[in-house]
Amino acid sequence: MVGQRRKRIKPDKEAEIYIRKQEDKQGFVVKEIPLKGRGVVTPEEFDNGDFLLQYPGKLLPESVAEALEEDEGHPSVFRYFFSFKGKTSCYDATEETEKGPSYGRLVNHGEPHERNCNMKVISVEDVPYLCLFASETIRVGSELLYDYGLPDAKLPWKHMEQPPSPSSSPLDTSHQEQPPSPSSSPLDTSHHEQPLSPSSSPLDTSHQEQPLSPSSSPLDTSHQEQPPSPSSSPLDTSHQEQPPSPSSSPLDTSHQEQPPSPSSSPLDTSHQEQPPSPSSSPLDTSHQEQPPSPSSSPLDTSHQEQPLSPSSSPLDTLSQIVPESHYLRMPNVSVRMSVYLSFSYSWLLLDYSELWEHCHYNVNTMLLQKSM
Ligand SMILES: C[S@@+](CC[C@H](N)C(=O)[O-])C[C@H]1O[C@@H](n2cnc3c(N)ncnc32)[C@H](O)[C@@H]1O
Repeated sequence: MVGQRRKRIKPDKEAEIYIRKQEDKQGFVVKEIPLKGRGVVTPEEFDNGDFLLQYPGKLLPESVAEALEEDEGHPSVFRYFFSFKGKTSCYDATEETEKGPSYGRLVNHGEPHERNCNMKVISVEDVPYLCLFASETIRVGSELLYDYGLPDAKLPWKHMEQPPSPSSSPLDTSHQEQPPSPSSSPLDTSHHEQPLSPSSSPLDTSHQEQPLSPSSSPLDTSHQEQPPSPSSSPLDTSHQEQPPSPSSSPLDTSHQEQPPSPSSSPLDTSHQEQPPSPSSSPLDTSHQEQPPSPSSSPLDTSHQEQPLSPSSSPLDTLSQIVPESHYLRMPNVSVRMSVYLSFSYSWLLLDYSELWEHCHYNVNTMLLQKSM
């Protein structure tokens, strides 16, 4: 386990043990670090000078490593150049290997004030190996950071425009919700171009395109074209204010010809959806000829425009038999009767009986006068 032997074994010796085993120390944690991709976090406290991890990869002569970078057209931060016995060589950890040490290649670069470890060459059987050692006391949960030894011009992320970094602690596990970047190429700057915050991904535009509620579809303009009038109410009979004009075309739609239903509301569009009734055919004008219905409003005087048939009212008979002075009173009586008819049948009966009595009286009087 990490640190179990560190009090008994010198750091260089401990490093050699792990180099020979080609294993990582147990317990280190790989985490996604905002704006950096993966990073390595310590599971326990380390003292200054403690061995931490081996930097893995293929040992290449400087010339070979430079040729590779020339071919690729750019330097790789996964290639670490070093001098050993006056000779420059390179560990190339560009390829991620399944076996052997691997945490060392995931340790990020730190600014001078951030660094807590450094790279040292450990010679085992005269072969150079690279290992990370603590350069200060490292607390539990700290991200390991060291100097890549490259000028800023060769650090790719330094040339990227980065959004303001949210303050993050290595123990902040919010970044664990982000999947590790699939590519860990040093020049793969996808994690820079696509910040880890889900809400800030350039491809995530969900905060800009809201669902339209069924009622807010851009294509659904019904609510815009026909906004409910502020005065709208179930009693709003505005559609009654526009009766079919006398000159209405026979092609007028049925809902214009149909009288408004008592239950109609401004929002009730059933009259639009209902097929025309047989009596509402554009050619059927019977509704214009029909007498007012019994339920017509008492104030509806349209029935007055239609002549009464001779037998339709006793007034006609009266007008023929009563004297002129009495006849002149008839229109008043007629109006009264019309109103009474609308309001109450009982009133009508009373009025009729009164009228007939009056009529009887006048006829008798006339007969008496004639006989005298
Ligand atoms: C050796 S790798 C380190 C592991 C890497 N973070 C990963 O997820 O694979 C070097 C790469 O890590 C990123 N990186 C390392 N240090 C960084 C830092 N201080 N700031 C931003 N990115 C960093 C860069 O993308 C760089 O190309």
